Amino acid sequence: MRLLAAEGLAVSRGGLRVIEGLGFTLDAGEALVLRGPNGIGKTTLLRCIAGLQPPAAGSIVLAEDAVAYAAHADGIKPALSVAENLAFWARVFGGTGAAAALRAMDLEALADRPAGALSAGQKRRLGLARLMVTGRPLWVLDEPTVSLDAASTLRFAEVVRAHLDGGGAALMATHIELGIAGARALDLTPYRASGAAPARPHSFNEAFA
Ligand SMILES: Nc1ncnc2c1ncn2[C@@H]1O[C@H](COP(=O)(O)OP(=O)(O)OP(=O)(O)O)[C@@H](O)[C@H]1O
Repeated sequence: MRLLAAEGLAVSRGGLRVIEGLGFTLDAGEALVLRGPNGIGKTTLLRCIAGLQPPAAGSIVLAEDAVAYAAHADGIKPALSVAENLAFWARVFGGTGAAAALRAMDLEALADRPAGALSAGQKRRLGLARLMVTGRPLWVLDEPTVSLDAASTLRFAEVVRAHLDGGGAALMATHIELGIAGARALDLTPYRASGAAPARPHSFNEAFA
């Protein structure tokens, strides 16, 4: 089943076109890893797929209610406990599986801890556990393993693998090798926009995009 198709895609950031002429597809069971140097436009592309900003050109076709997005920020509620965070997100998305998510990301011992009192890596584990309770098939992940230690990185790779085996898909930007068998890589370098001409009027304010 096709979850994502991008065609003739161009994306802009801060009024400048960064990527153009990009096309790719992602089906259930597939993982696609975005590669490319700092600043090439990986985050910008993921923001477009997640619906946070429109593409500058081209089309993005998504299965309905498909995307769960994990950005650089973990998106956790600091005053809620770890378990309450997962219960909250499960209710928002109508998903289930909070206990399994706690287990999968090794958070059981921290379940009653206020999320604001977690370490950076623990917060990241909670932010990633959140994906599991969304019930969404297409995980869009921006450098998901930042702050994770080696064991947690391995755990997360297993979680992604299980998600793929269950019919999900993952689109991720990462500078490290996650070791997910069968994952395809897409280097964005050939799609770097040539002109960097302004793609928006000078008055455009990205904060309101
Ligand atoms: N908020 C912003 N306003 C204006 N320009 C931005 C903003 N954020 C990023 N940019 C610029 O947009 C371009 C693409 O940035 P983006 O974050 O998408 O790259 P990236 O490939 O994800 O980089 P990295 O590997 O460093 O995370 C870069 O040239 C960057 O300097």
